[in-house]
Amino acid sequence: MSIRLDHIALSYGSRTLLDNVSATFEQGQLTALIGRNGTGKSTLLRAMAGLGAASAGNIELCGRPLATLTPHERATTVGFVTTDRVRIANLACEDVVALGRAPYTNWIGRMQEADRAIVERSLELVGMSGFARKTMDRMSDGECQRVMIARVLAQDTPVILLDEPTAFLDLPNRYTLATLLRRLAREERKCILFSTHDLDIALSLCDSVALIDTPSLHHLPADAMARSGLIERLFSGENACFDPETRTIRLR
Ligand SMILES: Nc1ncnc2c1ncn2[C@@H]1O[C@H](COP(=O)(O)OP(=O)(O)OP(=O)(O)O)[C@@H](O)[C@H]1O
Repeated sequence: MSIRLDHIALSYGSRTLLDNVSATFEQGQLTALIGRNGTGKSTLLRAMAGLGAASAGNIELCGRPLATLTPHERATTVGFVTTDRVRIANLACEDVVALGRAPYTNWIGRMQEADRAIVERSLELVGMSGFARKTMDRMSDGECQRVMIARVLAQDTPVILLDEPTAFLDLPNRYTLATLLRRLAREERKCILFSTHDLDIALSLCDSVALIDTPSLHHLPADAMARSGLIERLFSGENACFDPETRTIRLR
């Protein structure tokens, strides 16, 4: 397995987000992490990326405790795309994506032919080849987001975590990205976990869905999650409710 959460707890001060959570995420699988606003999706992803500590329990990546990985081992094991609006004004997109190769380049950071080919392919996979020489200060939020996703693809790690990667994307690009992530998980045997508020994408394109039900986490195959009753309970409100038949939100 690629990610193992072993009785973890996450909290800020006296506020507990998750408690006693155990789950495993396998290689070759695409998992959506869902939950209401403020339930801890970003905090959990950051903890799995080694950017924040769990207040209890252990996290293992590819069979090794995350806490024992050196920075270089971590950089070659897990890639993370945050929700931050990253705009590196003076770097061309291909140079931003090339940063993903940093863990593999030699001590002066020189890119080899193979590294360049990976950068090119990563830009191509997210449909941004035409932007290779453009700088990010003249691009839309969605275009920048796709470049940051290309950077994590270039990092070529067995575990990829993405925090709301579809947030700035238009509808066709949301589905294109989720389909690309599913293909990468299956064909390149990666373990990919991303947070999203797109229930439809989570339930129709992902292998499994992890749902934060404070302070628990339910992790089920997507079909089982749709039928579990958990989504109706957590996502239905005064004006809208989840319809498990169509797997969509409808107005009351
Ligand atoms: N650095 C911090 N210090 C204290 N509290 C924080 C910090 N970061 C986040 N929180 C709080 O922790 C809770 C979980 O935040 P988090 O960003 O993980 O939620 P989320 O599920 O990703 O939310 P959203 O769907 O709105 O993006 C929120 O209530 C937030 O206010």
